[in-house]
Amino acid sequence: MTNTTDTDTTAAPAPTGETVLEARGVTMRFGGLTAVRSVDLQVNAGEIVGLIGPNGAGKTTFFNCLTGLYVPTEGTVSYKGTVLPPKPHLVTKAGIARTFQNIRLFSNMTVLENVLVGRHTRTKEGLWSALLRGPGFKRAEAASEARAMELLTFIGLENKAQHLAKNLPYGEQRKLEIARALASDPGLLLLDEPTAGMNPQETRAAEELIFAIRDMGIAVLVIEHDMRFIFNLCDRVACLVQGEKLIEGTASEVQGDERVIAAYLGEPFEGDPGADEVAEVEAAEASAGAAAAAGPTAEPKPTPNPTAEPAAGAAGTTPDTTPDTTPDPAPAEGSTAAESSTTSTEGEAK
Ligand SMILES: Nc1ncnc2c1ncn2[C@@H]1O[C@H](COP(=O)(O)OP(=O)(O)OP(=O)(O)O)[C@@H](O)[C@H]1O
Repeated sequence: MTNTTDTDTTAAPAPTGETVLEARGVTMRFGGLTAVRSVDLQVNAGEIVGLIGPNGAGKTTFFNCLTGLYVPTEGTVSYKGTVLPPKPHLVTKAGIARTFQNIRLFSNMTVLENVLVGRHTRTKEGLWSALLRGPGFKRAEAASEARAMELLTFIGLENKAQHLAKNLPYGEQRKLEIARALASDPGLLLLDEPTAGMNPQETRAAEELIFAIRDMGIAVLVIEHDMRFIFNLCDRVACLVQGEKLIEGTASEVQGDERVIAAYLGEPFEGDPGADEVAEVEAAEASAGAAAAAGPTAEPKPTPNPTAEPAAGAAGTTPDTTPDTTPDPAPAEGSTAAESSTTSTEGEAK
C-alpha cells in the first residue's frame, strides 16, 4: 500500500451525517423473477456500508438500479435529496461512481488514459473545442491530467502511468478501476466485489484504500462475499436474501444474526419460505443414509458400462469406464487476471 492518506484529492467532503444515497422501495423484476423486492437503503456521508447476501440474492441488480443501468420496476433512488433519473451518465454526473464485479478497463490504453476517461463527466470542453485544440481545451486537458496523476499517486500507480492497463498485475488493475471511478469526483462510490480474486495481502491493501477514500469525504457502498473484509470495514451492513433486505445493522448485529448465518450456510430459519421443502429433503436424505448403512446390497451402485458407445467426436478412442470422482475446480470469485486482460470494457451490466 502506498501513500493513500497524504494526498490531497480535492473531493469536497459532504457534511457528516448528511444522507448521500436514499433508495426507497427499489424493486426489479425480470419477467416473472423478482430479483430485488422493495429494498430501502440509506448511505450517509462519512459511512462505509456493506451489502452482503448469498449468490443470486440481487446485490448486483440493486447496484444496477442505483446507477441507472437498470430502470427499477418500482421505487426511487435519490442522491443528496434529489431523485436521480435512471441514466448512467446522469447518475455519474450527479456524483455516484462505481466499479464492476468483472474488471472493465480499456486494456490497450495506458493507465493514465484509463483514469482520464473517468474525468469526462467533469470536463466542459465539447467536440469542437477538442478538434480545434484551442487554449481553453489545452488548459482543461492539463488540469484533467494533473488530477488523474494525483489519483494515480493516491492509489500508488504514479510510476506506471504510461504502462498499458493490460500489463498491470490483477490487484493493480482493480486499484486502477477505483482510480478511474474516483476521477469523476464522486460523493458516493459503489464497489462491486472489489477483492474478488485477490490474495490476502491485496485484500488488506484494498481495505486500507477504502478507508482512505472514506477519509477524504467519499461515502462507500460495497458488495463483498469476504465476510472478514466486510465486517472489518463497514459501519453498517445490509443483507439481501432472495431480493429482500433481511437485516441491516452494525457489523456485530449482522454477524450474529441467525438468519444471516442460515442464509449463508443454507440452513432454514423460522419463517423461511423454503423451510418445509428443506425439511423434506433432509428427511429423504436421512432415510437414504439409513438404507445405505443397512448394507452394501441395500442400494446397488450403478456400474459403468464398458461397452458404452464413445461420445460423439471421440471415435477411435477407448471409452473411459472409470467414474470421474475428481471434483471440478471451484469457479473463482469474479474474474482472474488472465480473464481480466480480455474483459470487455462495455457490454452486459454485470
Ligand atoms: N438481466 C437479467 N435478466 C434476467 N435475470 C437477471 C438479470 N440480471 C440478474 N438476473 C437474475 O436476478 C437474480 C439476482 O442476480 P444478481 O446478479 O443481482 O445477484 P447477486 O446477489 O449479485 O449474485 P452474486 O453474488 O452471485 O453476484 C438472479 O436470479 C439472476 O439470475
